[in-house]
Amino acid sequence: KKPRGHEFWDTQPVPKIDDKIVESGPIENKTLEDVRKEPLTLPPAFEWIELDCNKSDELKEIYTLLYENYVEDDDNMFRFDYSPEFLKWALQPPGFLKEWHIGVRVVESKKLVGFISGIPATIRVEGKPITMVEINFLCVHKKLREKRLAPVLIKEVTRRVNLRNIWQAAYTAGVVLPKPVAICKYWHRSIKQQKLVEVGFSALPPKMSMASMVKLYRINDEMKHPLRPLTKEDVPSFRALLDEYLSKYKIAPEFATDEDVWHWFETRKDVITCYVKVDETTKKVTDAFSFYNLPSTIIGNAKHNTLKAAFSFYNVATTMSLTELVGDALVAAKKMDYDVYNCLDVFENSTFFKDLKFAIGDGDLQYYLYNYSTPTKKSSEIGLVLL
Ligand SMILES: CCCCCCCCCCCCCC(=O)CSCCNC(=O)CCNC(=O)[C@H](O)C(C)(C)COP(=O)(O)OP(=O)(O)OC[C@H]1O[C@@H](n2cnc3c(N)ncnc32)[C@H](O)[C@@H]1OP(=O)(O)O
Ligand SMILES: CN(C)Cc1n[nH]c2ccc(-c3ccc(F)cc3OCCn3ccnc3)cc12
Repeated sequence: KKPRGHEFWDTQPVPKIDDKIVESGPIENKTLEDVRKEPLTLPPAFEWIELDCNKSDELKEIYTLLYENYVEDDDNMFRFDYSPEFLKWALQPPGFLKEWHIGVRVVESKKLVGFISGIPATIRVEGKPITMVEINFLCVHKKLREKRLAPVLIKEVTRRVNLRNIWQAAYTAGVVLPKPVAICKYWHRSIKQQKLVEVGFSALPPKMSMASMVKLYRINDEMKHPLRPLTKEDVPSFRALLDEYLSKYKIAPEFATDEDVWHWFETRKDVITCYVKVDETTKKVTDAFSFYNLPSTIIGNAKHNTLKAAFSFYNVATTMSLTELVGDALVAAKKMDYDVYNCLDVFENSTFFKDLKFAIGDGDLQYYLYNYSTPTKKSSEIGLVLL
């Protein structure tokens, strides 16, 4: 059978699919002299553009391209619907560069037909902090698929990142490419069971009535623990708690400053929710849950247009079990009218799936590192969540 060649990826500093990796480190070492000074060449009908997320019309252009053309599930029933406010949050962390918010426009119509983004991040790999970029929101308009535009977008963002003397990246994808550093599963916890059945997200088991299925997934109205939204005063102790907790994972971010932590965890309506428990005496954060709001368009359903999904972000439990902490996150999600709570099997998440009645999803999420080889990790060794 034809060996599955990767015309583009086989030219990149990433391990080959069947490489056995024993040690960790960069795959190639280049210097600024090696980096191409001018942008990659696009087909004549197209031009490069930098999107400015501070301009609502340009932010809206990114939103619309993704709303119509971004990731769908394998059965094309749902498509992610990242909101403009969410994209601004995701694309403008401390230290972001507008030059890494790269679009492709049609010269004639000025229509945005392609996008790719990078944001700065310090990622610890087996304890070693590495300055990287996180690559996300790669998208080519449906009408321009399979014309090799993606490799051009990837090479261009690589070039611009290299010009800033950064040589590694982290990214995730639902597709298998050379070469996953980890392959993770996603799990779902029903909140609005009836709606999930109506939209075909979940199925009513044979011989079970809707009433008993709704009862099975019932969630309390009150939390078990006194958790409340993170405040600015909580940030120093929350950062210490987070960095301590994340340092035990083989791949995890390092939140270098209080500003970073406040950006990523300040509660933003309809974007990100973070609740903490603070010790009365020490005034320090001891436990925290967080989840982000990522709805999906329900493609072609008569009764419902949107699936309201909460995605587990970073959770730390020290005075309670992770199961009780996430149990309270489900209470918060229910109160905020979510339909479903989604979770990867990263961190120690697989310890609560059964007790909290999660059901396994139908696909994988692959984690990747660019220009950095390291032995394959188990999901439970991953302490990184990309949006
Ligand atoms: C040091 C800094 C380094 C920074 C850069 C680091 C690397 C960052 C890498 C990016 C990380 C993004 C992470 C991220 O955003 C999260 S993953 C979500 C990606 N976006 C979507 O799935 C949206 C819907 N799909 C599309 O828009 C298109 O199908 C895309 C644009 C995905 C591919 O457009 P297309 O019209 O369908 O295809 P061609 O243009 O003809 O190109 C075909 C080539 O593209 C390879 N391909 C397909 N999907 C890919 C994917 N998700 N990552 C990487 N490569 C992907 C494919 O294997 C093939 O290469 P090969 O022939 O070698 O196999
Ligand atoms: C991570 N970030 C890069 C977005 C992204 N890209 N590709 C993906 C493939 C799966 C998941 C995912 C991650 C966690 C989860 F609980 C469910 C998921 O997808 C369900 C299937 N689906 C896809 C679209 N609508 C529904 C995210 C992504």
